[in-house]
Amino acid sequence: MQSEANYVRMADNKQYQNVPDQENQINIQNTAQSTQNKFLINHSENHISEINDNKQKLYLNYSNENFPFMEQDQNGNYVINESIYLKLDKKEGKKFEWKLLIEKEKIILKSLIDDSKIEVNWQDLLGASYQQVNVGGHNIYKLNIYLMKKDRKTCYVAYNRYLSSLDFYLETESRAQNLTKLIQNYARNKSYFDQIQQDLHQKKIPDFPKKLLVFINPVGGDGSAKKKWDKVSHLFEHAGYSCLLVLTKYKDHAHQYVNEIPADQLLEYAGIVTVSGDGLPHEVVNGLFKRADKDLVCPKVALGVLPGGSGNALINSILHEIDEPKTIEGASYLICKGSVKDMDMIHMQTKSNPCIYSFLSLAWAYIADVDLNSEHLRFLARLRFDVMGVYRALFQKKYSGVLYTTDEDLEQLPDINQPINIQQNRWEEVKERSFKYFMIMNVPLITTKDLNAPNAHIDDGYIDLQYLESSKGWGQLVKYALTFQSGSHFDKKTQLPASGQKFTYKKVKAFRLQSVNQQDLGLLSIDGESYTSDVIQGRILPSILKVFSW
Ligand SMILES: Nc1ncnc2c1ncn2[C@@H]1O[C@H](COP(=O)(O)OP(=O)(O)OP(=O)(O)O)[C@@H](O)[C@H]1O
Repeated sequence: MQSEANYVRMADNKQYQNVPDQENQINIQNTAQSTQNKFLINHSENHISEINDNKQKLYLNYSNENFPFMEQDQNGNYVINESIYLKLDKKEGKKFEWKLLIEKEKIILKSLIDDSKIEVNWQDLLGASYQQVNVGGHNIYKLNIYLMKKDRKTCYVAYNRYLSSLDFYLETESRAQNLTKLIQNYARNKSYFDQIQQDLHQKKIPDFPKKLLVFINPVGGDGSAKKKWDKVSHLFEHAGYSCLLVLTKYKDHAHQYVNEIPADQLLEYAGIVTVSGDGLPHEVVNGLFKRADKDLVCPKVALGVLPGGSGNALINSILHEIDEPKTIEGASYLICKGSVKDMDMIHMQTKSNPCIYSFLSLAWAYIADVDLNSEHLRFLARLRFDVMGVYRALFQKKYSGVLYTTDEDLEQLPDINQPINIQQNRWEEVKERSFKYFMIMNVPLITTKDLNAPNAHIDDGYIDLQYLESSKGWGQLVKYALTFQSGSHFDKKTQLPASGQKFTYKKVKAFRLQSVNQQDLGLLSIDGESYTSDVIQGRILPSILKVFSW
Protein backbone atom coordinates (compact mmCIF):
# COMPACT_ATOMS: atom_id res chain seq x y z
CA MET A 1 0.00 0.00 0.00
CA GLN A 2 2.65 2.49 1.02
CA SER A 3 4.57 2.33 -2.23
CA GLU A 4 1.44 3.47 -4.07
CA ALA A 5 0.82 6.36 -1.76
CA ASN A 6 2.25 9.79 -2.24
CA TYR A 7 3.73 10.05 1.20
CA VAL A 8 6.27 12.10 3.05
CA ARG A 9 7.84 10.73 6.23
CA MET A 10 8.58 13.41 8.76
CA ALA A 11 11.86 13.13 10.62
CA ASP A 12 11.22 11.04 13.70
CA ASN A 13 12.29 12.81 16.86
CA LYS A 14 13.26 15.86 14.89
CA GLN A 15 13.25 17.82 18.10
CA TYR A 16 16.20 15.77 19.31
CA GLN A 17 18.47 17.04 16.60
CA ASN A 18 21.04 19.66 17.43
CA VAL A 19 19.64 22.99 16.39
CA PRO A 20 21.93 25.94 16.96
CA ASP A 21 20.11 28.72 18.70
CA GLN A 22 21.78 31.80 17.31
CA GLU A 23 19.65 34.31 19.15
CA ASN A 24 20.26 32.87 22.57
CA GLN A 25 23.87 32.13 21.86
CA ILE A 26 24.61 35.79 21.25
CA ASN A 27 22.62 37.08 24.19
CA ILE A 28 23.93 34.57 26.66
CA GLN A 29 27.57 34.63 25.71
CA ASN A 30 28.11 38.16 26.97
CA THR A 31 27.50 37.19 30.57
CA ALA A 32 28.55 33.59 30.41
CA GLN A 33 32.11 34.43 29.44
CA SER A 34 32.76 36.22 32.71
CA THR A 35 30.82 33.85 34.95
CA GLN A 36 31.71 30.66 33.24
CA ASN A 37 32.53 28.64 36.35
CA LYS A 38 29.36 29.58 38.12
CA PHE A 39 27.25 29.28 35.06
CA LEU A 40 27.40 25.52 34.74
CA ILE A 41 25.96 24.58 38.06
CA ASN A 42 27.38 21.63 39.86
CA HIS A 43 24.24 19.75 40.78
CA SER A 44 25.63 17.91 43.75
CA GLU A 45 26.89 21.11 45.35
CA ASN A 46 23.59 22.83 44.83
CA HIS A 47 21.44 20.10 46.22
CA ILE A 48 18.22 21.56 47.54
CA SER A 49 16.58 20.24 50.66
CA GLU A 50 13.39 18.30 50.33
CA ILE A 51 10.12 20.11 50.30
CA ASN A 52 7.25 18.32 51.87
CA ASP A 53 3.86 19.96 52.11
CA ASN A 54 2.02 16.69 52.62
CA LYS A 55 0.63 16.80 49.10
CA GLN A 56 1.38 14.20 46.54
CA LYS A 57 4.09 15.89 44.53
CA LEU A 58 7.04 14.89 42.49
CA TYR A 59 10.37 16.59 42.94
CA LEU A 60 13.00 15.91 40.35
CA ASN A 61 16.59 15.49 41.35
CA TYR A 62 19.44 14.90 39.00
CA SER A 63 22.23 15.30 41.52
CA ASN A 64 25.14 13.02 40.63
CA GLU A 65 23.01 11.17 38.12
CA ASN A 66 21.74 11.65 34.66
CA PHE A 67 18.46 10.15 35.65
CA PRO A 68 15.94 11.57 38.10
CA PHE A 69 15.25 9.35 41.08
CA MET A 70 12.55 9.04 43.66
CA GLU A 71 12.40 8.40 47.33
CA GLN A 72 9.86 8.08 50.08
CA ASP A 73 9.15 11.04 52.35
CA GLN A 74 8.44 10.70 56.08
CA ASN A 75 4.72 10.21 55.37
CA GLY A 76 5.41 7.26 53.15
CA ASN A 77 4.52 9.16 49.96
CA TYR A 78 6.84 8.69 47.07
CA VAL A 79 8.53 11.89 46.00
CA ILE A 80 10.95 12.47 43.21
CA ASN A 81 13.70 14.78 44.32
CA GLU A 82 14.21 18.27 43.02
CA SER A 83 16.33 19.33 40.16
CA ILE A 84 18.12 22.53 39.33
CA TYR A 85 17.58 24.43 36.18
CA LEU A 86 18.80 27.65 34.77
CA LYS A 87 16.46 30.13 33.27
CA LEU A 88 18.12 32.90 31.35
CA ASP A 89 16.76 36.37 31.06
CA LYS A 90 17.71 37.22 27.50
CA LYS A 91 17.39 41.00 27.91
CA GLU A 92 19.42 41.44 31.05
CA GLY A 93 21.62 38.42 30.60
CA LYS A 94 20.82 37.27 34.15
CA LYS A 95 20.60 33.64 35.09
CA PHE A 96 18.17 32.15 37.55
CA GLU A 97 18.00 28.80 39.21
CA TRP A 98 14.66 27.07 39.13
CA LYS A 99 13.25 23.80 40.24
CA LEU A 100 10.53 21.73 38.67
CA LEU A 101 7.71 20.04 40.52
CA ILE A 102 5.24 17.78 38.84
CA GLU A 103 1.83 17.40 40.44
CA LYS A 104 -1.16 15.46 39.27
CA GLU A 105 -2.94 18.55 37.92
CA LYS A 106 -0.03 20.85 37.11
CA ILE A 107 3.66 21.47 36.67
CA ILE A 108 5.18 24.12 38.93
CA LEU A 109 8.42 25.90 38.20
CA LYS A 110 9.79 27.76 41.22
CA SER A 111 12.66 30.21 41.25
CA LEU A 112 15.24 29.54 43.97
CA ILE A 113 16.39 33.13 43.94
CA ASP A 114 13.13 35.00 44.46
CA ASP A 115 9.46 34.13 44.90
CA SER A 116 8.79 33.77 41.18
CA LYS A 117 6.64 30.83 40.31
CA ILE A 118 5.15 29.59 37.05
CA GLU A 119 2.27 27.16 37.15
CA VAL A 120 1.25 25.21 34.07
CA ASN A 121 -2.06 23.38 34.26
CA TRP A 122 -1.95 19.91 32.84
CA GLN A 123 -4.85 20.96 30.62
CA ASP A 124 -2.63 23.55 28.85
CA LEU A 125 0.54 21.47 28.53
CA LEU A 126 1.39 20.39 24.97
CA GLY A 127 4.79 18.72 25.34
CA ALA A 128 8.52 19.40 25.35
CA SER A 129 11.61 19.23 23.22
CA TYR A 130 15.31 19.99 23.64
CA GLN A 131 18.15 21.30 21.56
CA GLN A 132 21.85 21.62 22.11
CA VAL A 133 23.08 25.22 22.37
CA ASN A 134 26.56 26.55 22.78
CA VAL A 135 26.98 28.99 25.62
CA GLY A 136 30.37 30.51 26.36
CA GLY A 137 32.12 27.65 24.63
CA HIS A 138 30.13 25.02 26.53
CA ASN A 139 27.50 22.79 24.99
CA ILE A 140 24.40 22.82 27.15
CA TYR A 141 20.83 21.74 26.45
CA LYS A 142 17.86 24.02 26.05
CA LEU A 143 14.63 22.43 27.19
CA ASN A 144 11.40 23.89 25.78
CA ILE A 145 8.22 23.18 27.69
CA TYR A 146 5.35 23.94 25.33
CA LEU A 147 1.98 25.26 26.44
CA MET A 148 -1.15 25.98 24.45
CA LYS A 149 -3.42 28.16 26.51
CA LYS A 150 -6.99 28.97 25.58
CA ASP A 151 -7.20 32.70 25.00
CA ARG A 152 -8.73 35.43 22.86
CA LYS A 153 -6.50 38.15 21.44
CA THR A 154 -9.26 40.78 21.44
CA CYS A 155 -12.89 40.72 22.47
CA TYR A 156 -13.86 40.64 18.76
CA VAL A 157 -12.00 37.43 18.12
CA ALA A 158 -13.19 33.97 19.20
CA TYR A 159 -11.14 31.85 21.58
CA ASN A 160 -8.23 29.90 20.20
CA ARG A 161 -5.29 27.91 21.61
CA TYR A 162 -1.99 29.77 21.33
CA LEU A 163 1.46 28.20 21.51
CA SER A 164 4.04 29.52 23.93
CA SER A 165 7.13 27.98 25.45
CA LEU A 166 9.13 28.11 28.67
CA ASP A 167 12.84 27.70 28.09
CA PHE A 168 15.22 26.16 30.62
CA TYR A 169 18.77 24.93 30.38
CA LEU A 170 20.24 21.59 31.47
CA GLU A 171 23.77 20.42 31.67
CA THR A 172 23.69 17.02 30.00
CA GLU A 173 21.86 15.58 27.04
CA SER A 174 20.58 12.53 28.87
CA ARG A 175 18.93 14.77 31.48
CA ALA A 176 17.31 16.82 28.73
CA GLN A 177 16.22 13.69 26.88
CA ASN A 178 14.76 12.01 29.95
CA LEU A 179 12.92 15.10 31.04
CA THR A 180 11.56 15.71 27.52
CA LYS A 181 10.17 12.18 27.41
CA LEU A 182 8.75 12.44 30.89
CA ILE A 183 6.93 15.71 30.15
CA GLN A 184 5.66 14.43 26.79
CA ASN A 185 4.27 11.33 28.48
CA TYR A 186 2.68 13.34 31.26
CA ALA A 187 1.23 15.95 28.83
CA ARG A 188 -0.52 13.21 26.89
CA ASN A 189 -1.94 11.34 29.80
CA LYS A 190 -2.57 12.79 33.23
CA SER A 191 -2.67 9.36 34.77
CA TYR A 192 0.97 8.90 33.73
CA PHE A 193 1.68 10.84 36.93
CA ASP A 194 0.81 7.67 38.85
CA GLN A 195 3.31 5.67 36.84
CA ILE A 196 6.23 8.12 36.92
CA GLN A 197 7.46 6.86 40.29
CA GLN A 198 7.63 3.30 39.04
CA ASP A 199 9.38 4.29 35.83
CA LEU A 200 11.96 6.34 37.65
CA HIS A 201 12.53 3.56 40.14
CA GLN A 202 13.39 1.30 37.22
CA LYS A 203 15.38 4.12 35.62
CA LYS A 204 13.36 3.80 32.44
CA ILE A 205 10.97 6.29 30.89
CA PRO A 206 8.89 4.52 28.23
CA ASP A 207 8.24 5.75 24.73
CA PHE A 208 4.51 6.22 24.24
CA PRO A 209 2.81 5.21 20.95
CA LYS A 210 3.64 8.31 18.98
CA LYS A 211 2.98 7.49 15.38
CA LEU A 212 0.04 9.03 13.55
CA LEU A 213 -1.20 8.20 10.07
CA VAL A 214 -2.29 11.49 8.48
CA PHE A 215 -4.47 11.61 5.36
CA ILE A 216 -4.64 14.94 3.56
CA ASN A 217 -7.28 15.55 0.91
CA PRO A 218 -5.67 17.94 -1.59
CA VAL A 219 -9.01 18.59 -3.33
CA GLY A 220 -11.24 19.01 -0.25
CA GLY A 221 -12.86 22.40 0.46
CA ASP A 222 -10.89 25.22 -1.18
CA GLY A 223 -7.90 22.93 -1.81
CA SER A 224 -5.77 24.30 1.02
CA ALA A 225 -5.65 21.21 3.29
CA LYS A 226 -1.88 20.68 2.83
CA LYS A 227 -1.16 24.34 3.68
CA LYS A 228 -3.36 23.97 6.75
CA TRP A 229 -1.40 20.91 7.85
CA ASP A 230 1.90 22.76 7.34
CA LYS A 231 0.60 25.47 9.66
CA VAL A 232 0.12 23.06 12.58
CA SER A 233 2.55 20.17 11.96
CA HIS A 234 5.10 21.62 14.42
CA LEU A 235 2.56 21.19 17.25
CA PHE A 236 2.60 17.43 16.66
CA GLU A 237 6.40 17.44 16.78
CA HIS A 238 6.37 19.36 20.07
CA ALA A 239 3.95 16.78 21.49
CA GLY A 240 6.39 14.04 20.45
CA TYR A 241 4.49 12.51 17.54
CA SER A 242 5.93 11.40 14.25
CA CYS A 243 3.52 11.38 11.34
CA LEU A 244 3.26 9.49 8.09
CA LEU A 245 1.55 11.80 5.60
CA VAL A 246 -0.58 10.38 2.81
CA LEU A 247 -1.91 12.82 0.22
CA THR A 248 -5.00 11.12 -1.18
CA LYS A 249 -4.81 10.61 -4.92
CA TYR A 250 -8.39 9.67 -5.68
CA LYS A 251 -11.80 9.21 -4.03
CA ASP A 252 -11.77 6.12 -1.78
CA HIS A 253 -7.96 6.10 -1.55
CA ALA A 254 -8.10 6.50 2.26
CA HIS A 255 -10.87 3.88 2.51
CA GLN A 256 -8.78 1.38 0.58
CA TYR A 257 -5.61 2.23 2.48
CA VAL A 258 -7.01 1.62 5.98
CA ASN A 259 -9.01 -1.35 4.77
CA GLU A 260 -5.97 -3.15 3.32
CA ILE A 261 -3.03 -2.17 5.51
CA PRO A 262 -1.87 -5.21 7.56
CA ALA A 263 -3.07 -5.16 11.18
CA ASP A 264 0.45 -5.13 12.68
CA GLN A 265 1.31 -2.01 10.68
CA LEU A 266 -1.99 -0.33 11.49
CA LEU A 267 -1.60 -1.02 15.21
CA GLU A 268 1.69 0.88 15.25
CA TYR A 269 -0.40 4.04 14.93
CA ALA A 270 -1.97 5.68 17.95
CA GLY A 271 -4.45 7.26 15.61
CA ILE A 272 -5.52 8.15 12.11
CA VAL A 273 -5.87 11.85 11.36
CA THR A 274 -7.62 13.39 8.40
CA VAL A 275 -7.02 16.92 7.15
CA SER A 276 -10.18 17.41 5.17
CA GLY A 277 -13.91 17.93 5.45
CA ASP A 278 -16.24 15.18 6.64
CA GLY A 279 -15.84 13.08 3.48
CA LEU A 280 -12.39 11.72 4.27
CA PRO A 281 -13.15 10.61 7.86
CA HIS A 282 -16.28 8.92 6.47
CA GLU A 283 -13.99 6.95 4.15
CA VAL A 284 -11.55 6.11 6.94
CA VAL A 285 -14.23 4.93 9.36
CA ASN A 286 -15.90 2.76 6.72
CA GLY A 287 -12.54 1.34 5.62
CA LEU A 288 -11.69 0.49 9.23
CA PHE A 289 -15.03 -1.00 10.27
CA LYS A 290 -15.28 -3.11 7.14
CA ARG A 291 -12.04 -4.94 7.95
CA ALA A 292 -12.39 -8.61 8.82
CA ASP A 293 -10.32 -7.92 12.00
CA LYS A 294 -12.33 -4.82 12.98
CA ASP A 295 -12.90 -6.10 16.54
CA LEU A 296 -9.13 -6.24 17.02
CA VAL A 297 -8.06 -2.94 15.43
CA CYS A 298 -10.99 -0.53 15.87
CA PRO A 299 -10.79 -0.35 19.70
CA LYS A 300 -7.07 0.50 19.42
CA VAL A 301 -6.87 3.15 16.72
CA ALA A 302 -8.47 6.54 17.36
CA LEU A 303 -9.78 8.96 14.75
CA GLY A 304 -8.71 12.60 14.77
CA VAL A 305 -9.90 15.25 12.36
CA LEU A 306 -8.28 18.56 11.42
CA PRO A 307 -10.76 20.90 9.73
CA GLY A 308 -9.56 21.27 6.14
CA GLY A 309 -12.71 21.06 4.03
CA SER A 310 -15.92 22.98 3.55
CA GLY A 311 -18.03 20.84 5.91
CA ASN A 312 -16.27 20.10 9.19
CA ALA A 313 -19.23 18.98 11.29
CA LEU A 314 -17.55 16.05 13.07
CA ILE A 315 -14.57 17.86 14.52
CA ASN A 316 -16.58 20.98 15.29
CA SER A 317 -19.22 18.89 17.11
CA ILE A 318 -16.51 17.24 19.21
CA LEU A 319 -14.91 20.63 20.01
CA HIS A 320 -18.36 22.11 20.71
CA GLU A 321 -19.15 19.41 23.26
CA ILE A 322 -15.97 20.03 25.26
CA ASP A 323 -16.02 23.81 24.82
CA GLU A 324 -12.71 23.95 22.93
CA PRO A 325 -11.96 26.49 20.17
CA LYS A 326 -13.36 25.39 16.80
CA THR A 327 -10.12 26.05 14.95
CA ILE A 328 -7.36 23.95 13.40
CA GLU A 329 -5.15 24.82 16.39
CA GLY A 330 -7.90 23.68 18.79
CA ALA A 331 -8.33 20.43 16.85
CA SER A 332 -4.56 19.84 16.69
CA TYR A 333 -4.25 20.40 20.41
CA LEU A 334 -7.04 17.89 21.06
CA ILE A 335 -5.21 15.18 19.10
CA CYS A 336 -1.82 16.06 20.63
CA LYS A 337 -3.24 15.64 24.14
CA GLY A 338 -3.98 12.06 23.15
CA SER A 339 -7.10 11.45 25.26
CA VAL A 340 -9.56 9.14 23.57
CA LYS A 341 -13.32 8.88 23.96
CA ASP A 342 -15.93 6.41 22.71
CA MET A 343 -18.41 7.82 20.24
CA ASP A 344 -21.68 6.42 18.88
CA MET A 345 -22.17 5.63 15.22
CA ILE A 346 -25.20 4.67 13.18
CA HIS A 347 -25.21 1.48 11.15
CA MET A 348 -27.14 2.42 8.02
CA GLN A 349 -28.27 0.15 5.26
CA THR A 350 -29.69 0.51 1.74
CA LYS A 351 -30.61 -2.36 -0.57
CA SER A 352 -27.29 -2.10 -2.43
CA ASN A 353 -25.18 -1.13 0.60
CA PRO A 354 -25.77 -3.47 3.56
CA CYS A 355 -23.31 -1.66 5.81
CA ILE A 356 -22.62 2.08 5.93
CA TYR A 357 -21.10 3.44 9.12
CA SER A 358 -22.24 6.99 9.76
CA PHE A 359 -20.88 9.22 12.53
CA LEU A 360 -22.71 12.40 11.51
CA SER A 361 -26.08 12.39 9.89
CA LEU A 362 -28.53 11.29 7.29
CA ALA A 363 -30.15 14.13 5.39
CA TRP A 364 -33.04 13.75 3.03
CA ALA A 365 -35.45 16.30 1.54
CA TYR A 366 -34.44 19.97 2.14
CA ILE A 367 -30.96 19.48 3.68
CA ALA A 368 -29.84 16.76 1.23
CA ASP A 369 -30.89 19.04 -1.58
CA VAL A 370 -28.90 21.93 -0.11
CA ASP A 371 -25.83 19.79 0.60
CA LEU A 372 -25.59 17.70 -2.54
CA ASN A 373 -27.00 20.14 -5.10
CA SER A 374 -24.50 22.80 -4.09
CA GLU A 375 -21.44 20.90 -5.38
CA HIS A 376 -21.18 23.33 -8.31
CA LEU A 377 -20.76 26.15 -5.75
CA ARG A 378 -17.74 24.45 -4.08
CA PHE A 379 -15.60 27.53 -4.89
CA LEU A 380 -17.64 29.40 -2.24
CA ALA A 381 -16.31 27.01 0.49
CA ARG A 382 -18.85 26.77 3.34
CA LEU A 383 -20.89 29.73 1.99
CA ARG A 384 -22.26 27.31 -0.59
CA PHE A 385 -24.63 25.86 2.05
CA ASP A 386 -26.02 29.33 2.90
CA VAL A 387 -26.59 30.32 -0.71
CA MET A 388 -28.29 27.05 -1.62
CA GLY A 389 -30.18 26.97 1.71
CA VAL A 390 -31.89 30.32 1.06
CA TYR A 391 -32.74 29.35 -2.53
CA ARG A 392 -34.33 26.03 -1.52
CA ALA A 393 -36.25 27.56 1.40
CA LEU A 394 -37.86 30.04 -0.99
CA PHE A 395 -38.53 27.52 -3.76
CA GLN A 396 -39.68 24.55 -1.72
CA LYS A 397 -40.15 20.93 -2.77
CA LYS A 398 -42.17 18.07 -1.26
CA TYR A 399 -40.63 14.63 -0.73
CA SER A 400 -42.69 11.44 -0.39
CA GLY A 401 -41.77 8.63 1.98
CA VAL A 402 -42.94 6.31 4.74
CA LEU A 403 -41.12 6.74 8.04
CA TYR A 404 -40.87 4.17 10.86
CA THR A 405 -39.05 4.70 14.16
CA THR A 406 -38.44 2.77 17.35
CA ASP A 407 -36.83 3.63 20.67
CA GLU A 408 -36.07 -0.02 21.39
CA ASP A 409 -32.48 -1.33 21.26
CA LEU A 410 -32.16 -3.60 18.23
CA GLU A 411 -29.63 -6.42 18.07
CA GLN A 412 -29.74 -6.11 14.30
CA LEU A 413 -31.64 -4.27 11.60
CA PRO A 414 -34.81 -5.86 10.19
CA ASP A 415 -34.60 -7.53 6.76
CA ILE A 416 -34.55 -4.57 4.37
CA ASN A 417 -36.45 -6.51 1.71
CA GLN A 418 -39.37 -7.24 4.05
CA PRO A 419 -42.03 -4.81 5.33
CA ILE A 420 -41.57 -3.60 8.91
CA ASN A 421 -43.51 -5.68 11.41
CA ILE A 422 -45.12 -2.99 13.57
CA GLN A 423 -45.97 -5.57 16.26
CA GLN A 424 -42.29 -6.20 16.94
CA ASN A 425 -39.79 -3.86 18.60
CA ARG A 426 -42.37 -1.10 19.25
CA TRP A 427 -42.06 0.29 15.69
CA GLU A 428 -44.18 3.39 15.02
CA GLU A 429 -45.26 4.63 11.60
CA VAL A 430 -45.58 8.38 10.90
CA LYS A 431 -49.03 8.95 9.44
CA GLU A 432 -48.18 11.64 6.91
CA ARG A 433 -46.21 10.54 3.86
CA SER A 434 -45.06 13.88 2.50
CA PHE A 435 -42.13 15.77 4.07
CA LYS A 436 -40.20 18.98 3.54
CA TYR A 437 -37.41 18.38 5.95
CA PHE A 438 -35.92 15.20 7.39
CA MET A 439 -32.75 14.92 9.38
CA ILE A 440 -31.12 12.14 11.40
CA MET A 441 -28.30 13.45 13.60
CA ASN A 442 -25.65 11.73 15.70
CA VAL A 443 -23.79 14.97 16.58
CA PRO A 444 -24.93 18.52 17.41
CA LEU A 445 -23.50 20.40 14.40
CA ILE A 446 -24.65 19.83 10.86
CA THR A 447 -21.87 21.84 9.18
CA THR A 448 -18.85 23.76 10.39
CA LYS A 449 -20.98 26.03 12.57
CA ASP A 450 -24.68 25.20 12.27
CA LEU A 451 -26.07 23.87 15.54
CA ASN A 452 -28.87 21.82 14.05
CA ALA A 453 -29.23 19.31 16.91
CA PRO A 454 -28.27 21.07 20.16
CA ASN A 455 -29.48 18.10 22.22
CA ALA A 456 -27.54 15.43 20.33
CA HIS A 457 -24.38 14.24 22.05
CA ILE A 458 -21.69 12.10 20.50
CA ASP A 459 -22.05 9.44 23.17
CA ASP A 460 -25.72 9.62 24.26
CA GLY A 461 -26.70 6.26 22.72
CA TYR A 462 -29.52 7.85 20.68
CA ILE A 463 -30.27 9.10 17.18
CA ASP A 464 -31.76 12.62 17.05
CA LEU A 465 -34.59 12.74 14.51
CA GLN A 466 -36.18 15.95 13.22
CA TYR A 467 -38.76 16.15 10.44
CA LEU A 468 -41.35 18.55 9.07
CA GLU A 469 -44.43 17.24 7.30
CA SER A 470 -45.62 19.09 4.19
CA SER A 471 -49.01 19.80 5.77
CA LYS A 472 -47.33 22.17 8.27
CA GLY A 473 -47.16 24.90 5.58
CA TRP A 474 -44.64 26.95 3.54
CA GLY A 475 -43.80 29.36 6.39
CA GLN A 476 -42.68 26.55 8.71
CA LEU A 477 -39.72 25.54 6.52
CA VAL A 478 -38.67 29.20 6.20
CA LYS A 479 -38.93 29.59 9.98
CA TYR A 480 -36.91 26.43 10.48
CA ALA A 481 -34.28 27.45 7.88
CA LEU A 482 -33.85 30.82 9.56
CA THR A 483 -33.29 29.36 13.04
CA PHE A 484 -31.60 25.98 12.75
CA GLN A 485 -28.12 27.42 12.21
CA SER A 486 -28.05 28.99 15.64
CA GLY A 487 -29.93 26.18 17.40
CA SER A 488 -32.72 28.63 18.33
CA HIS A 489 -35.32 26.33 16.72
CA PHE A 490 -35.05 24.53 20.09
CA ASP A 491 -36.07 25.85 23.49
CA LYS A 492 -32.92 25.74 25.61
CA LYS A 493 -34.81 24.88 28.82
CA THR A 494 -37.20 22.22 27.63
CA GLN A 495 -34.91 20.92 24.84
CA LEU A 496 -38.03 20.67 22.68
CA PRO A 497 -38.94 22.61 19.50
CA ALA A 498 -39.20 26.32 20.36
CA SER A 499 -42.57 28.02 20.49
CA GLY A 500 -44.02 28.51 17.00
CA GLN A 501 -41.94 25.69 15.49
CA LYS A 502 -44.02 22.78 14.18
CA PHE A 503 -41.34 20.26 13.25
CA THR A 504 -41.28 16.93 15.10
CA TYR A 505 -38.31 16.04 17.29
CA LYS A 506 -37.63 12.58 18.76
CA LYS A 507 -34.74 10.61 20.18
CA VAL A 508 -34.87 7.13 18.65
CA LYS A 509 -32.73 4.01 18.47
CA ALA A 510 -33.59 2.91 14.92
CA PHE A 511 -35.51 4.10 11.86
CA ARG A 512 -36.58 3.10 8.37
CA LEU A 513 -37.47 5.51 5.56
CA GLN A 514 -38.91 4.00 2.39
CA SER A 515 -40.45 5.36 -0.77
CA VAL A 516 -44.19 5.12 -1.31
CA ASN A 517 -43.89 3.79 -4.88
CA GLN A 518 -40.70 1.66 -5.04
CA GLN A 519 -38.94 4.58 -6.81
CA ASP A 520 -35.79 6.15 -5.43
CA LEU A 521 -36.35 8.35 -2.40
CA GLY A 522 -34.30 11.04 -4.13
CA LEU A 523 -31.03 12.43 -2.82
CA LEU A 524 -29.76 10.95 0.43
CA SER A 525 -26.75 12.49 2.12
CA ILE A 526 -24.93 10.26 4.63
CA ASP A 527 -22.18 12.23 6.37
CA GLY A 528 -22.28 14.59 3.40
CA GLU A 529 -21.72 11.76 0.88
CA SER A 530 -24.33 11.05 -1.78
CA TYR A 531 -26.39 7.81 -1.85
CA THR A 532 -29.58 6.79 -3.65
CA SER A 533 -32.07 4.07 -2.70
CA ASP A 534 -35.77 3.39 -2.38
CA VAL A 535 -35.29 2.39 1.26
CA ILE A 536 -32.81 3.26 3.98
CA GLN A 537 -32.73 2.08 7.58
CA GLY A 538 -30.38 2.43 10.51
CA ARG A 539 -29.76 1.66 14.18
CA ILE A 540 -27.54 3.25 16.79
CA LEU A 541 -24.25 1.54 17.67
CA PRO A 542 -23.43 3.06 21.06
CA SER A 543 -19.82 3.98 21.95
CA ILE A 544 -18.18 2.08 19.12
CA LEU A 545 -15.79 4.60 17.53
CA LYS A 546 -12.65 5.86 19.29
CA VAL A 547 -12.12 9.58 18.72
CA PHE A 548 -9.56 11.96 20.16
CA SER A 549 -11.44 13.94 22.81
CA TRP A 550 -11.86 14.14 26.56
N1 LIG B 1 -7.49 13.06 -4.42
C1 LIG B 1 -8.82 13.06 -4.47
N2 LIG B 1 -9.47 13.29 -5.63
C2 LIG B 1 -10.80 13.33 -5.68
N3 LIG B 1 -11.63 13.16 -4.61
C3 LIG B 1 -11.04 12.94 -3.43
C4 LIG B 1 -9.62 12.86 -3.29
N4 LIG B 1 -9.33 12.63 -1.99
C5 LIG B 1 -10.52 12.55 -1.35
N5 LIG B 1 -11.55 12.74 -2.20
C6 LIG B 1 -12.99 12.82 -1.91
O1 LIG B 1 -13.32 14.21 -1.81
C7 LIG B 1 -14.59 14.33 -1.16
C8 LIG B 1 -14.67 15.60 -0.33
O2 LIG B 1 -13.71 15.51 0.67
P1 LIG B 1 -13.66 16.34 2.00
O3 LIG B 1 -14.69 15.90 2.93
O4 LIG B 1 -12.28 16.29 2.46
O5 LIG B 1 -13.89 17.83 1.51
P2 LIG B 1 -15.10 18.85 1.66
O6 LIG B 1 -14.88 19.85 0.63
O7 LIG B 1 -15.19 19.41 2.99
O8 LIG B 1 -16.33 18.01 1.38
P3 LIG B 1 -17.64 17.75 2.25
O9 LIG B 1 -18.66 18.46 1.52
O10 LIG B 1 -17.77 16.25 2.23
O11 LIG B 1 -17.40 18.27 3.62
C9 LIG B 1 -14.73 13.06 -0.34
O12 LIG B 1 -15.81 12.35 -0.85
C10 LIG B 1 -13.44 12.28 -0.59
O13 LIG B 1 -13.71 10.92 -0.69
